[in-house]
Amino acid sequence: MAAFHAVRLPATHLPGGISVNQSPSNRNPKTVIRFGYGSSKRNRLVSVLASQGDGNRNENSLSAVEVKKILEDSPLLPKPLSSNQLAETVSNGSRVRVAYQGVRGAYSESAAEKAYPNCEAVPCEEFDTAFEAVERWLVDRAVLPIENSLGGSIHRNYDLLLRHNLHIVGEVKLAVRHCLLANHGVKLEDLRRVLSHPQALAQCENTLTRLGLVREAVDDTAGAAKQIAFEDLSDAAAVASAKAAEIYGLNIVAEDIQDDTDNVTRFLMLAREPIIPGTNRLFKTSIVFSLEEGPGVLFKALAVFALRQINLTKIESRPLRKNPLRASGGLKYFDYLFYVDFEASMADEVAQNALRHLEEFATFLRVLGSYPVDTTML
Ligand SMILES: O=C(O)C(=O)Cc1ccccc1
Repeated sequence: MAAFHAVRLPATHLPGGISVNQSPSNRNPKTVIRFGYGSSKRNRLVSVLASQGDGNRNENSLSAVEVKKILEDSPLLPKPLSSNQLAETVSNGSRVRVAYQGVRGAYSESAAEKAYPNCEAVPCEEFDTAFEAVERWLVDRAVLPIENSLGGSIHRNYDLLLRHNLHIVGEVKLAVRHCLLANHGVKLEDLRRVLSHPQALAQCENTLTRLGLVREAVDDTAGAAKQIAFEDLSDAAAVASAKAAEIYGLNIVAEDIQDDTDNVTRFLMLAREPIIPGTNRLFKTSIVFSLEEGPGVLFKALAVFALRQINLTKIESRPLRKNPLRASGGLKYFDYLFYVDFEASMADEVAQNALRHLEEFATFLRVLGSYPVDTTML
């Protein structure tokens, strides 16, 4: 990734995040450049109107070409990595680089910073891109939201775990506090629709229904905030973090809009190599396996843990994507993968014996990782 340098603008311009709305807003046929303060003066915006269309240029106005140049050069909002850019990024070798899906202000970015304080969080357009960035040594880790206390498991991310050969080396739990963000001057009664990640929309079901807002799912919460700001929308809001409000210069119309105050999302940290599991602290092991069809087979599989007093913290069944349907005796059966998390380290003999036992009758078994439990109290 190219080294980022501060954009030097004429003295009349102020430091801070830059967001540029290139398409004339429906309220004002001009290009609006917003300077969101990076400082504590959150949400204070200085808008510089660049003349467009009427041809008049004042001392602050910028031509469309200059606006495009600012947009292309603005390093304060690093553009998410796309898969074809992967070949161009190189690690600067100093800080842990952690790839996440989304843009600056996404909860995944906050999870990366909680797991690896002072890391270099690298935004990626797709989850697959984040995984590939790790596999191709462009970053050191990837962070992946895997489940939420309200919305349950993020199923497609379980499938991702199997599609890539990365190892789970840690977990982090993040208290997610959703805000309703809109452009300054937009009131609650002006809103008709709301944009956000499907998980965020699901976690705020009651509030959004009470407000009568039409849901529009996008790739990530911060991306929704960025879209609201860049398109200068006056009828739409985003469900995103307070951090996203600051980055994109949006107003927080409502705070803590999730249906349950205890809204926690669990993220996994992924690496090219597994960590060496220890027994010096509470560990968790995540596995995935498949079984032959038959009465009591799943009971047998779970018994290998129960008989050894190993506590399971999660079991998730997913269709076996390769051959989900199996014909047998004129009937068709769904074949399943089972994802199980249990509270033991692979350094523990009891865990090793349990997996050796499971291996005797599982048709497929893979250890996704054995890693420390995040015991932070939220
Ligand atoms: O979209 C984001 O900000 C993410 O990081 C994914 C997500 C969405 C909702 C809750 C937690 C994580």
